[in-house]
Amino acid sequence: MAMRIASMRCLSPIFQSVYTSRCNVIYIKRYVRRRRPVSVLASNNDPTENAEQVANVSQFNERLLNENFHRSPEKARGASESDTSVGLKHDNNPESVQFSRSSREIVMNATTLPRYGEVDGLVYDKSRPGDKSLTRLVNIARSKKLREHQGKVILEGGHLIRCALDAGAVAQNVFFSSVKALRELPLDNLRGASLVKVKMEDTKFWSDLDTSQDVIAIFKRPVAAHLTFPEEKFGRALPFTLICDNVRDPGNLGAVLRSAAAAGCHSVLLTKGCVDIWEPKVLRAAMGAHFRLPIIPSLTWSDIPDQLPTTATIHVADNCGTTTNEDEPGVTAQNKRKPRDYGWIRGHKNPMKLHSDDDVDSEDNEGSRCAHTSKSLDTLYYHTDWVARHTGLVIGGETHGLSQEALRLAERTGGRRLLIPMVCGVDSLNSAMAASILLFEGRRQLQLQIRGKLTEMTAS
Ligand SMILES: C[S@@+](CC[C@H](N)C(=O)[O-])C[C@H]1O[C@@H](n2cnc3c(N)ncnc32)[C@H](O)[C@@H]1O
Repeated sequence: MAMRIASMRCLSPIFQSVYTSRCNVIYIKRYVRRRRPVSVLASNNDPTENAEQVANVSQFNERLLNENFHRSPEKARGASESDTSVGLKHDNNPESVQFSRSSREIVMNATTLPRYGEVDGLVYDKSRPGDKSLTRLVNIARSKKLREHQGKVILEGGHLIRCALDAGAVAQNVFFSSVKALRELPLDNLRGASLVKVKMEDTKFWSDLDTSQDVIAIFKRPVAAHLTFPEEKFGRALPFTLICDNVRDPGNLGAVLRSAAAAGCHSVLLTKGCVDIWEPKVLRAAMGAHFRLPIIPSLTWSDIPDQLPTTATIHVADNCGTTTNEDEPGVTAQNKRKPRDYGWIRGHKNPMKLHSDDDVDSEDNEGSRCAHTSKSLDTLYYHTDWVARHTGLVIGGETHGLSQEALRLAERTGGRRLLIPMVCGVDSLNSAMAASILLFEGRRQLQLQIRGKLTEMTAS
């Protein structure tokens, strides 16, 4: 590599590149002439370094280089050549020696510097506390805009990072505070990553967690289609897909994903309005769910049917604004307070009214009809049978509840409104709570169905 540079400042990134690409020997030649452009000639037989790696390297080399340049100012002033030349030599590249014709030569054997370490054949860098370049990198990965545009996500903690690596996600930079923490990761999956050992106090600074993690990593933004979720490890997924309709709160979305993974769902689909699944709070609340089942974000309502089998039935979780009281002693389904007692009810952007004659408490069909716009959907208590061959369940967002598109999709696929009855005066449950109740009820029903089929098969 050869280049011409205008100032000494520009040398530092070059040395950082050399450092990141693990050159063993660095030759520096200096011919200084003041107020003149400086040229640099560099040779590097490993062109793998990239901007991220460069940014990731500590400023140690830069400091060392500057110190060496300023050690002998008189000599520097007296130098007669018009250029500065730098030769960067890898051990196996004798050709680069040609660049070392100089009045002054500094040879640094990088492997002898105390800022390198090695674990099972992996070389890592040691950072100085408060290293700005590392902090900057972490901040970049934390910004939503850069997460999306540069395709990076940040994962904190050995458990989450291990889950990500096992699923096939690609780590780019790993910062760890102890060699033990690094060893606990699947090292074979880290061969392409830049590894930096940091001081414990630095991880506290980078992490928003109360208890700081001993390892933090920047990953290429994972895509569900490129991850693996082996059946041997996680068990066979149920034919059950959760659809999040504008769930905007990161804590709620994380909890919903965690429940979907725990209930053994096949997948989770998210509409465009949902919060970014790689937001740190979502990751934290989801406890590794991102790497246990496919999560497909940013879908429009017209994309959603393509992500489901054609036979799928989509139900909607709907508080319907109803208020029933199951807990009152002696209260039967027939004499509970009826939704109509509360007049117009909420639950959608558009108000709707329950049909009065076959309301939710009617025993013979255990369902009611909630009218919305011109069409209607049956409403079922969540504990009645509602699972199908492949079941989809839509959970509404915190502010607006279910969208009209969700209701239309349920109608088209023969779905229902599923209601978790609540005591008088309570409008709705938190979306993550409602999702959990319905997911585990769905799981129970699906397992019963599967067991029933198995018994039938063994009997015949
Ligand atoms: C906090 S609620 C939405 C409240 C919203 N302000 C409204 O009026 O619809 C979020 C979502 O959780 C689900 N949910 C909440 N309570 C429920 C219940 N009792 N039965 C069924 N689903 C419920 C629904 O999908 C709802 O859209």
